[in-house]
Amino acid sequence: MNSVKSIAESPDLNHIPSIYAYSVNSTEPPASDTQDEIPTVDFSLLTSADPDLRSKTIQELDMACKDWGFFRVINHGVPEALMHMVIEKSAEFFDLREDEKKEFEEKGVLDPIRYGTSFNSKKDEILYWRDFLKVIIHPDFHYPNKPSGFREVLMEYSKRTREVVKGLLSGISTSLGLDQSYVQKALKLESGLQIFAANLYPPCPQPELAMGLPPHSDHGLLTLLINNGVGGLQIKHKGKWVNVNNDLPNSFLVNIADQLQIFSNGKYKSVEHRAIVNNVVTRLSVAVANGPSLDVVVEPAYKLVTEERCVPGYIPMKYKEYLEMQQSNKIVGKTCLDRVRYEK
Ligand SMILES: O=C(O)CCC(=O)C(=O)O
Ligand SMILES: [Fe+2]
Repeated sequence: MNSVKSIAESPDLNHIPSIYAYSVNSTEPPASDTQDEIPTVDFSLLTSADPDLRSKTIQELDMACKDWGFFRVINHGVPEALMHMVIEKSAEFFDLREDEKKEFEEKGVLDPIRYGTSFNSKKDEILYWRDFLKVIIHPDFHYPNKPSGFREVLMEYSKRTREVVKGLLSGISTSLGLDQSYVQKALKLESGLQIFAANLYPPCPQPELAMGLPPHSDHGLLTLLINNGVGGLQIKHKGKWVNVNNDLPNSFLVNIADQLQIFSNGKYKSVEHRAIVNNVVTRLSVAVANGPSLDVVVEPAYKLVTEERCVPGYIPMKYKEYLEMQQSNKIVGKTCLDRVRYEK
């Protein structure tokens, strides 16, 4: 494999290899800066002893999930130093020599440790300007044995982020009108799949011609994102691409993913997002994808479709099958979700 990092570091690189040339849909207006603010959820208030404050926060969470599908989470309890270490250790991983990283090169989509490039390099017709490391960190914990200290950081980050996800999903359970632990039980979160993904976007000599990550939605329930302070993420909001600013340090950017759209019967929608590149600095992001247990058949929550007397909009499918379908196909936006949607 040819990493983007090694291409970007080649001397006198002043244009990208043609396989990286991405054609943007020319009918689409360019991304704009958001007029409205991405909503912020104060995690500590979700468990406040004051019932009014708690229900107000759950209402805010509900609005954030409905209107945006993307929100920032503050006061989440994950130490800032740990978040910095995660970025630092991920950068150290990409800084290993190519022959050291080769040991982790991807083989199959459910390989516990996968170092790779682009999005799905076996299917992509053009390549994307990013290298990645994906590690399954729950229910079984895996870790690359390099760089030193990565194991401890990953293990602690897995534990701490799962606490945040558990709290958010209890809130979401309530905001959907279900018992607080409904989502957790129905989707067997105790053995839920958690994937750590570090994305590296080296400086690109022709950033307007390349793309870091194509428009996609994530496959799980909730994704927790952090980065090294360099912007580049864009999300689709009300049909338009908007830039996400990095103006709230020590927060997580959380997004709704496909399995939550299915489970909520479309009440909460997974959101398309993409990553653009720049010609100045390396951008590094870390996404932690949190999903149901791999063996759970995911479908619209029974209680939602019966009590609200609505028709289920999605075909039941085992999460493992959904994941394999998503990871082994060429992705265009949210086409995987369309495959489990009942014809309307
Ligand atoms: O780089 C980013 O900010 C987004 C990463 C992402 O969307 C992903 O890993 O699924
Ligand atoms: Fe994503």
